Amino acid sequence: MTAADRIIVPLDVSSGEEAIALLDRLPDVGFWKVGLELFVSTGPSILEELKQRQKRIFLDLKFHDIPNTMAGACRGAGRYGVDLLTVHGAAGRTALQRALEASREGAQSAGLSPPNLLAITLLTSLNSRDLAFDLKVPVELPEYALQMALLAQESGIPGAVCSPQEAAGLRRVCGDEFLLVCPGVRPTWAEGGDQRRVMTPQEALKAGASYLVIGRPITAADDPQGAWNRINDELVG
Ligand SMILES: O=C(O)c1cc(=O)[nH]c(=O)n1[C@@H]1O[C@H](COP(=O)(O)O)[C@@H](O)[C@H]1O
Repeated sequence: MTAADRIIVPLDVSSGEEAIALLDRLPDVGFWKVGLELFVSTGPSILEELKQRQKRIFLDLKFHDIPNTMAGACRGAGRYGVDLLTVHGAAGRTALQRALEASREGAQSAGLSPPNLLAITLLTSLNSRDLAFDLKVPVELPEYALQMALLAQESGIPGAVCSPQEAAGLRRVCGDEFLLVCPGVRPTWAEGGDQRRVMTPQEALKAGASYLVIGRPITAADDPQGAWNRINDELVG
């Protein structure tokens, strides 16, 4: 797999037209993420567009609900034929197990491969202070992220979303096969925005990330293709 194959770019726009404009501007991107903003606007039609272009798809709907509702949503999403699908680890063991089973049933009923489920450990927009003082979680942040990843792994879920800052620790404990998808990635020349736990693309891959999610440094750049090239050059160089 080349470095470019390990970068997922989010289509964080609010309409199908804007999404298609971005797809046209970045023809070399092979793996796209559809998140809440776009999916609420377009529904599954954007997934068909991506499939027609033979792109890989990360459907990032971050389900977080009771087990029965998680199962229903994952059964439906399993029928879309996407590569990756997110749920929140904090939904708990039963919800994660039911989500996994249902995503497989949904895929099977449509004659498709099931998505790889990923559990969100702790959003990269939160820092230790938020965890301790606002969420009142009385464990250190790296330990919390690790426990969420282990809960997912014990539930049969094949991967997690974590910040690159926790990637090395999770890789060590969860093993080589566990998928680690890392947002919160910022080249030295890009702005952090609302991300709190960041690393550069090189550092994130070195720490053990399987995939990097890099959005605004590319999509909000004056020249998105130039930013994509620069990130790839820095990764191979
Ligand atoms: O699940 C995600 O992809 C996700 C989890 C997380 O903890 N943090 C996070 O930023 N994301 C997503 O990753 C993308 C990051 O975008 P940029 O901050 O623009 O690079 C956004 O689409 C977020 O929704």
